[in-house]
Amino acid sequence: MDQPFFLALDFRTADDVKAFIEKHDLYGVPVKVGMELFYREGREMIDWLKEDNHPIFLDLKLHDIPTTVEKAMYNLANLGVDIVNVHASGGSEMIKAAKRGLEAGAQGKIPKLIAVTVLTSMDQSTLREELYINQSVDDAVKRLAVLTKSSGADGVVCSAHEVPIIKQACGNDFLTVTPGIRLSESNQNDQKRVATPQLAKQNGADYLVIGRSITQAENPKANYKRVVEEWGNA
Ligand SMILES: O=C(O)c1cc(=O)[nH]c(=O)n1[C@@H]1O[C@H](COP(=O)(O)O)[C@@H](O)[C@H]1O
Repeated sequence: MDQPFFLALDFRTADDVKAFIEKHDLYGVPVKVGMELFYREGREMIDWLKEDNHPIFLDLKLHDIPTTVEKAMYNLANLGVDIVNVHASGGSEMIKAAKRGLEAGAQGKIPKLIAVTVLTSMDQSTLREELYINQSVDDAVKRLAVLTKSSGADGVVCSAHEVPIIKQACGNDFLTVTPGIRLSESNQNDQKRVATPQLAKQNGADYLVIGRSITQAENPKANYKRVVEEWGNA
């Protein structure tokens, strides 16, 4: 993969995506396809992105009983994407079932499996006041990362801030994929635990996920280049 950034294609339709990629000449860049796009465009969208050589993180964040997740992953495994995810809070049996489904369903390369720890749109008060979790965000993320690793997955989704404690607890080879990335002047939107590409790199993140700082920018290509530069210079 040329650049370790997944561009979040949070667009409504395949036509919107095609127009954006074409207009800003972003052919072949690694992309993340999420629920909005996949629920509408499904497999055809993935096939089209693969034909154009985009590495793909399919972000559907599965969270259900183990059997359902195993069977869903079986069906996703043959799409030929590079990474898929679940919510770590689904527990070890669910994560193991996801992995079994992927291994059984893949034709060729098995997609990497990562688990979302604590969404980057949450902060300490969300955990304490809404979810009644009395741990710090760092401790909750670390606990879920250790659970994910012991359940056999390849890595986690976390904010850039927690990467050092995850690497310390789970080892350097355990992947950290970090959304909530913002260029310094970008709007934070609904994200709470944000970081610049530079900080993510300094903290040891393996991959960034970045959407609106590029897709909603006045000049998306210029911002994409800035992310590349910040990462390269960090
Ligand atoms: O799994 C994800 O990709 C994810 C996990 C998380 O904790 N936070 C998070 O923002 N994401 C996704 O990452 C992308 C972030 O987009 P922007 O906030 O526009 O950069 C969105 O598509 C989210 O669905």
